[in-house]
Amino acid sequence: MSKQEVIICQNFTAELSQKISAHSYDKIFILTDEHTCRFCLPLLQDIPCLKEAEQIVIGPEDIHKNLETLAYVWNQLSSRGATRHTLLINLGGGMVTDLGGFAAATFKRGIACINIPTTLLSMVDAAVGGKTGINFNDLKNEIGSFYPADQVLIDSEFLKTLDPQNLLSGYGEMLKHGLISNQAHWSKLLKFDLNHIDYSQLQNLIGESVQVKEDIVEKDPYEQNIRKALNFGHTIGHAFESFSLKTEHPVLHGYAVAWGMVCELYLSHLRCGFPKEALRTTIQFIKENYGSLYFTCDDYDTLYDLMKHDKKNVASGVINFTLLGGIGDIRINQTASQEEIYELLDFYRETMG
Ligand SMILES: NC(=O)c1ccc[n+]([C@@H]2O[C@H](COP(=O)([O-])OP(=O)(O)OC[C@H]3O[C@@H](n4cnc5c(N)ncnc54)[C@H](O)[C@@H]3O)[C@@H](O)[C@H]2O)c1
Ligand SMILES: O=C(O)C(=O)C[C@@H](O)[C@H](O)[C@H](O)COP(=O)(O)O
Ligand SMILES: [Zn+2]
Repeated sequence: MSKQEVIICQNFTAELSQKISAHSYDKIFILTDEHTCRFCLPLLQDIPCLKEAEQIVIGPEDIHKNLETLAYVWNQLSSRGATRHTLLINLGGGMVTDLGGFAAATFKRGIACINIPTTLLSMVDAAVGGKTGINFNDLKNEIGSFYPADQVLIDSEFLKTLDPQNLLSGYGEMLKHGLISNQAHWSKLLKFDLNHIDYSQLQNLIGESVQVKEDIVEKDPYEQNIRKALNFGHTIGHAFESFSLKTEHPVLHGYAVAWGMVCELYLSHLRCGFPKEALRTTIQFIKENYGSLYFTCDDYDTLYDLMKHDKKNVASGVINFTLLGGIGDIRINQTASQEEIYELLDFYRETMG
């Protein structure tokens, strides 16, 4: 996989202009969703090389991360003269960078692409590392590719219009990076004041968080081994998210991951000796900040069926987990029986309910 350049911007306009001019392209398309078109595109208006750029606007959020929207983007590119030498700029959260990244990967077998993440989640996670894709058959990221954007430009200025729920959602992935990295980073995350955001402190934390991901992706870009650490919390988290996508109350990805981490940390405690005190502190932090997902024991079979589609699974019907023996002590390729998984769901409901 080609190396990706991640830039924590000091001067966004100058840095973006410079990166665009380093590409040789015939046309530029900017992909946004309806919200990033309104809130984020104005921050690009003074960039001369974007004056002639074509815009593609799609519906917001995960209900639009689907085949229909992807086909719309392909169609727009095709009918408005994009070639293999066209540059696509994805301006948005993880929904836009995942879908736009996959459009870039597949249009004429691959065109150049720049990600400008505008949510906390996409800055620390989705825009970086090359996983692109769409949801399909009610399953998260069922269709996709590894196709890193050429550049990712991160500027926390975009976060000033983001709502608190989406900020917390991104913080869920940052908590994951804390748990899989080291005690020092983890402690900073627990201390950060989420109710009164200090944006310059946040920018530093974003830099540290994205570095955790970059270091892992560099070692294992195609998720053959250690990259599975980045999927901590997702075996159960994705099941929670897919489950909720089918209801009238879809939950944000980072919330689902936070709740998934509660279950998977408990399994880590049982299986790998993850310390009780760190388990307690983490669950308390998640409960206080994220509340809880409501489900009953009648939903266990549905959730378990969803887990059978996790991409880490090797043998059919055997659910693969990434667990932790302690903060930063990563144990990949752990499995649990159906009975054990139902016990985790019992634990979740008793502790979080
Ligand atoms: N590829 C990966 O490695 C990876 C990693 C983590 C998550 N993801 C995926 O990312 C998606 C979630 O991404 P997300 O949390 O960024 O959600 P999102 O892209 O749906 O954005 C959340 C909401 O915020 C709006 N928004 C975005 N930027 C804004 C801004 N600056 N100001 C105001 N509103 C703004 C969006 O329009 C949307 O309504 C999920 O599909 C998840 O599966 C992918
Ligand atoms: O980059 C990775 O690798 C991750 O697993 C990051 C996750 O936070 C992200 O949600 C990813 O999209 C999950 O991928 P999937 O392969 O489980 O669909
Ligand atoms: Zn995730």
